[in-house]
Amino acid sequence: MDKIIIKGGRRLEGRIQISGAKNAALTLLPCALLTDEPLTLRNLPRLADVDGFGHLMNQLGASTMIEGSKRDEFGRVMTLRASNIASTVAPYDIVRKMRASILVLGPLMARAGEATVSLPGGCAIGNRPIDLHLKALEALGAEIELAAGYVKAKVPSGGLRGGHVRFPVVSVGATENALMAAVLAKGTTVIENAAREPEITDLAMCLIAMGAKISGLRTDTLTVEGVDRLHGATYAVMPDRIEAGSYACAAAITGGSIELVGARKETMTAILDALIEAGVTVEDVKGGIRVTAGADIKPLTLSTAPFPAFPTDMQAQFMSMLALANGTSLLTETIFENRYMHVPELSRMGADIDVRGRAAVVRGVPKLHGAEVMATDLRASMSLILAGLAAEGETIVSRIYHLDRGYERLEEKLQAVGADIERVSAG
Ligand SMILES: CC(=O)N[C@H]1[C@@H](OP(=O)(O)OP(=O)(O)OC[C@H]2O[C@@H](n3ccc(=O)[nH]c3=O)[C@H](O)[C@@H]2O)O[C@H](CO)[C@@H](O)[C@@H]1O
Ligand SMILES: C=C(OP(=O)(O)O)C(=O)O
Repeated sequence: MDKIIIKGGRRLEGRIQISGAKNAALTLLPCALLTDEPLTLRNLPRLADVDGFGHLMNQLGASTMIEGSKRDEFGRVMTLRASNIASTVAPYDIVRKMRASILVLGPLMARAGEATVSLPGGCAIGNRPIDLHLKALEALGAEIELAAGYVKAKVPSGGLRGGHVRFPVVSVGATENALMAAVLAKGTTVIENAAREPEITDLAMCLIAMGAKISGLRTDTLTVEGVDRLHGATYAVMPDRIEAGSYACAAAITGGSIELVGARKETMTAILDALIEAGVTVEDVKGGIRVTAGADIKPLTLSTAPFPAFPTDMQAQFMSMLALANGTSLLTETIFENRYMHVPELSRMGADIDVRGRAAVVRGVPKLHGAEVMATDLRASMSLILAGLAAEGETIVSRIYHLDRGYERLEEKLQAVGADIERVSAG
């Protein structure tokens, strides 16, 4: 298994191109199931999850064609075409590796009238149930049963019909499934307490480009007028706000200055506000944002919550940065019950962190030191990379397949701004 070796202590300076957003790509890909015409997605990141989703789309009968982009170019172009739906089954083997596979449920039901999708189960960060996805689809008329670890969903003759969905808890995935199902339902659907993450807006804009009628974008109430059919479209995936935020932390933690090329400020307000409060300078530059570390890192009190608040997907990276702050920070994780798996690993590098339930007290230390550490999930892995970049000596991060799910060409991007980082094959 591959490992990443970092020799820490270098100040990072330069430009990093921000890739297309993983979490937008994973909800835009299944949109291709909603039409028999081609859907072309531009700016798709080269990630294991995107490849995995493409494979799932192939199993369901969609063709996927990647335009001949050069290895050194960012942003692949993929044209997907589901002329027919060959299968309505998303098997355990695929869903288990990539939870976002659950996002084929809504589109399959809308287009094919049925779907059998493996229950994703929990993962390292928490239980991650899908009850809200199922309730939303039931509100549109779906009949759902759970059997042998699978969701078996059927649409009554006459198809899905518009309905009223009110989520008791904000869920990104359930909002996405509800939206993708509602666009082809008969009549009007109102989705209340919808997630407002920028990736939801990206999904809605792609569906609109395909002929869907959706209003209320960027608000917590989405109204969908069902249409009889959708058509093909070309759509560019939004830049990855979590990747951009992660590299902003890399600048802050190494005392450096990085231009995040292509980053969209309006999708990252809470992240940038927190960085500014920590003493980082954030400037608008043409086509992106420049972040420059302050003289020291100031401690923060931060709580994760749905957009527009501070994202859970940035909690681990901020924790590494705050481990070196000039004082004590308090982080509260309100979204996932088990998202502190990086804490014992950071502690092995000299961080002083106490977890009490959903809260973590991070007492800043003057230095971290290199160690052998193990990645446990995607953002936890990035927090270890960040700690390694700042630490004295050598850090070896193993189980880095998690990183390949969400960070395109991580070593290359960090090397370009002066990091001493390499991937080694451990046989
Ligand atoms: C591929 C993708 O876009 N993943 C993102 C998505 O995950 P995902 O869509 O899985 O996360 P959700 O927004 O659904 O989860 C939010 C909360 O709702 C709960 N919940 C969710 C669904 C459900 O049916 N029942 C239920 O109780 C979850 O356990 C969690 O506590 O949003 C998360 C929250 O911003 C991010 O961390 C993930 O990176
Ligand atoms: C938790 C994440 O992703 P996923 O929902 O795909 O597991 C993430 O992107 O941090």
